[in-house]
Amino acid sequence: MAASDAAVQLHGVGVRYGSQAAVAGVQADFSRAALHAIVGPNGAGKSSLIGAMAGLQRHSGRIEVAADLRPHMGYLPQRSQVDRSFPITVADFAAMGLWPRLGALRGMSRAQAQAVDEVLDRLGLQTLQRRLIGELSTGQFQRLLFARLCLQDARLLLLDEPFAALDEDTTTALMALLQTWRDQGRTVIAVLHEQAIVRAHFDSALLMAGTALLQGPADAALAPAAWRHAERQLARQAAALPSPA
Ligand SMILES: Nc1ncnc2c1ncn2[C@@H]1O[C@H](COP(=O)(O)OP(=O)(O)OP(=O)(O)O)[C@@H](O)[C@H]1O
Repeated sequence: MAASDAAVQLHGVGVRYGSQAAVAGVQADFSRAALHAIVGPNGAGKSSLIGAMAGLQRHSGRIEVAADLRPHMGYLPQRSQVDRSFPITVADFAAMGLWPRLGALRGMSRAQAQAVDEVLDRLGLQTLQRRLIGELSTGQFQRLLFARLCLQDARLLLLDEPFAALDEDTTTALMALLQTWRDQGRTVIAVLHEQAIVRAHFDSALLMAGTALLQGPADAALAPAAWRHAERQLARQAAALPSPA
């Protein structure tokens, strides 16, 4: 892939936790204006890798993000990593997506307040604007995380398990949003466990098992033989680890 077509290129990327290598030697290319999935069995290093791409995880090797996209990256953490006890309303939480574009000491402009309204409306949260985030259901909170991302207006979106434990309606609504982002020329890289969704909607998938085993069409990365290979590879890596004292 020509460098100008790539949103992100990974060159020998590794992540360690203490003496344990969670990810090693990952080579991958993610093209622009496409939906890319990162898939693999539990413990394959998917979250570690996307955390490194988001700049939140120390890593070795090189992560090359296209210069024009670098200032416009958005990251959706796993829901379990977000503290929901903080006393902030739905509208204020969503508006946090605007922070990079709010002037110092200035509040939201009328247009920005309207943008918050519109996004909450689009994601079915309009009537919950004044609620505290701790009062939302799992699906409502995930919609809110997406509302914040929409307002951030990111051009490269890194999502860690965006559909985990969601009801079908919410998954369908959020998947439609991802497709809109792609149509707008945005690039999405998402860690996903939902194989049917990856097959139906994603342009490519990267199969992980401690390293990148295969990157290509979703059907290839999710083929039973490829998946079994990934599981065997992970089992071998686990067997090679020193047993705890
Ligand atoms: N903070 C941490 N400290 C120590 N080890 C960790 C930490 N986070 C992850 N690991 C280990 O790194 C390996 C990869 O974990 P990671 O969460 O990246 O995998 P994953 O593919 O996202 O897994 P899952 O699908 O189960 O969420 C696992 O062996 C895990 O136990």
